[in-house]
Amino acid sequence: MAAFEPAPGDERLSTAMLSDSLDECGLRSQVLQGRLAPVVAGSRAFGRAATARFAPGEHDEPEDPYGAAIDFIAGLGRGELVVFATAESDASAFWGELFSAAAIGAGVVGVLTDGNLRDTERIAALQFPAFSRSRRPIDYRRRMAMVESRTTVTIGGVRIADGDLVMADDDGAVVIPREREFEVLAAARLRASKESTVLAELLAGESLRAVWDRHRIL
Ligand SMILES: O=C([O-])CC(=O)C(=O)O
Ligand SMILES: [Mg+2]
Repeated sequence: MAAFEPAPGDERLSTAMLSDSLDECGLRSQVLQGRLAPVVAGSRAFGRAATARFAPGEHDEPEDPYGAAIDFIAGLGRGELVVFATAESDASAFWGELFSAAAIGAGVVGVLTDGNLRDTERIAALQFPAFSRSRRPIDYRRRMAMVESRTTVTIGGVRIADGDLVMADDDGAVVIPREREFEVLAAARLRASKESTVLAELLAGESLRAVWDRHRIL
């Protein structure tokens, strides 16, 4: 799968702009329910989902207890965003400092999970964008197991296929289905440029009514 290369100017895109653009394209249920919070306020990640799913599992391979995760991380590529679906499990953490370091080394842009992170102070120090439902310092070994990877998962009520574009920021997370990304990205880039104009006009003192009537964008 081709690595996702953000275009110049894509740093202006936000989850809110993508959500509006998805709405315009008739995709009205692509925003995750519940806000997955960033470890560091102001974090933002935009990349192709690399998905995996965890489920309860006490089985252990003493020789290679983290084998599935190690293999999954070994397969990660530049521009990918790790998505761990856990059915909102509180049984353990699923990602920490060392997985983050390996992901950074592979050019991964962030991690998003409906479970827990740990080592969060260290993840912050690495400046690795990480978003989760919660935090808990407990290891997943003999509690949870990676049961599937590179498949379609569901987080926050939204299906995420491996390779879909995902963005997370302070507001939450949105998913752009791969087969519609050309259209949604075009709409989002147009919206970002119009919003810049609207912002400048409002800051210059024009009335919201006049600016709305002219651009019909908010
Ligand atoms: O939660 C885990 O087992 C992973 C972990 O601690 C790390 O990546 O440093
Ligand atoms: Mg750790």
